[in-house]
Amino acid sequence: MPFNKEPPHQHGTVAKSAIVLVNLGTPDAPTRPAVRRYLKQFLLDPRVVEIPRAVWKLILYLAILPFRSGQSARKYATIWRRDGSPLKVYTERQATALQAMLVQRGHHDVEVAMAMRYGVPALPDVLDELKARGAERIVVLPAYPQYSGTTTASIWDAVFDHYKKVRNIPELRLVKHYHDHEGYIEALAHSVETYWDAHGRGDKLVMSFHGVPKRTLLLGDPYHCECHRTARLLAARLRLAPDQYMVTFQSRFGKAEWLQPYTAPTVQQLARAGVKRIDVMCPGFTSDCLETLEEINMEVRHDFESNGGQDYHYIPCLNDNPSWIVGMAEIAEQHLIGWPTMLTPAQREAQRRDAETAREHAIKMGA
Ligand SMILES: C=CC1=C(C)c2cc3[nH]c(cc4nc(cc5[nH]c(cc1n2)c(C)c5CCC(=O)O)C(CCC(=O)O)=C4C)c(C)c3C=C
Ligand SMILES: [Fe+2]
Ligand SMILES: [Fe+2]
Repeated sequence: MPFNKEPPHQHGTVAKSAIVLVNLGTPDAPTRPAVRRYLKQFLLDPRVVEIPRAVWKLILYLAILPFRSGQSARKYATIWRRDGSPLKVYTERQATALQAMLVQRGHHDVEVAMAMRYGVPALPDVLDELKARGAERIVVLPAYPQYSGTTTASIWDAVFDHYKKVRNIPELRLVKHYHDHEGYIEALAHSVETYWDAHGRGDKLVMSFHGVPKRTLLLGDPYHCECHRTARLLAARLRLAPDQYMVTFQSRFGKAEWLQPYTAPTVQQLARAGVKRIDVMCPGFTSDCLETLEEINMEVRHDFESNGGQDYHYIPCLNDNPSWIVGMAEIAEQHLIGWPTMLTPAQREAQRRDAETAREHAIKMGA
């Protein structure tokens, strides 16, 4: 396989560090063609659906894309913002705020970018742009606190696939998870406490995570355990007794069994059992998106209310909450360790001048 041609090697270049915050991706518009394009790329990823390719392609092209594209487009239309898809808007804001927070913490010399696994800005393009701007060290930070083969590993596949074609590969650090990181748990706790201060608190806190097929758990995917660990740590931090919270899994896709208990039937049962008020949060989603704003805040709310529940509260995701930006900076710092990120602009300028002198010298010497 041919490898891409690199620009001529320059002596004395100054290497920069970068962080790329990678989220799942989202359609470009809440329309049928845009959602179809997005679903096709997403659902063709073998990490996401582990069915033999030929069989799956038949099902996808004949049964899923023709129906789901329109259905999902209608759902996206209910949450779409003037500035675009919530997932993208919040991920962009997080990247901008993380950049500013890192500078505030003394890391003047690290660039933060945002990318999507599916759709745009496409991860390979962002990796290329960072490299073109001199990034020789890159931290890949998935927007998923809990590791899953279906999400985190898929980002890694995209990184590895991209660099398979590249001759001069930057130094890489891939963040696997931060489901139990203090900065993440603290940000979650802060968002719940802030919500409770403003709206009072419910009889139960439901922590709803995105589901995955149960088969992946049986095959050794740690996702289920990491969700439960997050929930235990958050409950401990909020001083919740075991009967004051529960863990559920949402967004089931297809007919196979997924991780249980499922969110919607659980909430219906709670309403039927006479629980009057529940607070629902989605700790596994760092940004609000279709699955939280439409499924949890609209569909599941309706399930609760139509089964006799009185008071349904959805606690928003971390989004660009200042405490989460601090948490992200702490996570990023752990993975930047040892890399020179604290150069001030003046120091970087001095380095650049040194590099120029080295380059001129190398040219004189015929190197
Ligand atoms: C088909 C199987 C799916 C698996 C496995 C899966 C895992 C998974 N997904 C997220 C996070 C998100 N998923 C989102 C949307 C979404 N997810 C699936 C399917 C699977 N997800 C579909 C088909 C869709 C598209 C919407 C729809 O048609 O229902 C989103 C929201 C994207 C947005 O644009 O707002 C997120 C975020 C995780 C964390 C995960 C496994 C742990
Ligand atoms: Fe999903
Ligand atoms: Fe488990």
